[in-house]
Amino acid sequence: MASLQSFCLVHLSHSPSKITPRHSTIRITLSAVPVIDISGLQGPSRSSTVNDIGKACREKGYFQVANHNIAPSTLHGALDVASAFFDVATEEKLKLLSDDITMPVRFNMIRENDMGQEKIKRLFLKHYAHPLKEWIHMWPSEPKEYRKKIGTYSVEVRKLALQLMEAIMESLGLGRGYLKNQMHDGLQVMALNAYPPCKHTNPCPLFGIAPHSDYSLITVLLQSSPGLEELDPKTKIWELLLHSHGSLFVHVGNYLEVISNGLYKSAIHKVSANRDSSRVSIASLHSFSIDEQVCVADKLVTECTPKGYKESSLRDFLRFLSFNQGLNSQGYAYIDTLKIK
Ligand SMILES: O=C(O)CCC(=O)C(=O)O
Ligand SMILES: [Fe+2]
Repeated sequence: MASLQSFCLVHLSHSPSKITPRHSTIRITLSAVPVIDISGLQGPSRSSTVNDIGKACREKGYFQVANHNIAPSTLHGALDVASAFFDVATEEKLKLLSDDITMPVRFNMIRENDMGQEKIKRLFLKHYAHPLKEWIHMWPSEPKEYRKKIGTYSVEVRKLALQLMEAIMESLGLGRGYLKNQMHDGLQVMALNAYPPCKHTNPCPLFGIAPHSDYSLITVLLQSSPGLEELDPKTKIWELLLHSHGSLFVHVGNYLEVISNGLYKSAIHKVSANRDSSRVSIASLHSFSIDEQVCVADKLVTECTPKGYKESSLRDFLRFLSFNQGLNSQGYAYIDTLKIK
């Protein structure tokens, strides 16, 4: 694991700080985000559940998961301890402060100039989570329950991600075992975010995260309150993902877009801070290992659908990120640089 460790943590997700034309905001709607009852994956209705997952990935790039079997106490425990982490004394958090994207555990704060005053718009903590025993001892020791609660949640959410990836591969007609070993040996990064309240407007677009897609195969997201918005690829309308008790959201990430030859598009999402209260979220990003090349599935390349993406690994992405601030000099996000024109 030494080589991994030396590379370590980049949040496999954030990038664009600038809004490109395809991100143009029209308005926010609360329209229905697909909800998939994944209990259907066990038993006779598997194929219709797989179809539903495929449809959501194709038409939206995001969906909500119901009946995921992760206990409410595990979800609440993770969100509570995440909030508690952001509440611990600043000196304690600053022990983990780093701008170095290769650190296995790092805390940081993103600031924004707000009418001449510097304000914190987001705090985050990112760390590797799989295999747990290799990383957990580096995680914050305060609050005391942090390792136990985030550890329990990481293991559970990874099980869910593996289950979803099998179904997704099946939905692409590649078979549920396709790239299973790569997924089992893959990386999991937990990204915990806290957004202080924003006193201007509700929602407050200045404070949060700018539109971006995730550098993962899939991301599973847990939020303490609403704030996450997804761009509907067809209508170009932002959809606010309403928070319902225990709900988890799934995003198609850049590497799944590549494997699927663009059949499934990366979810473009953003966050606006709330006016009155802080918001906390936990994104679990699932990828292959750092040097694993991800390429378009041969079966999805046909005369009518030629290969649309170059192959690349997470290490290639890290290289891109070390030279570019999310977008390159032509304003392209990493996924755009992989497209074969
Ligand atoms: O806070 C959220 O809901 C989203 C966070 C996010 O997009 C990310 O960590 O990549
Ligand atoms: Fe994200």
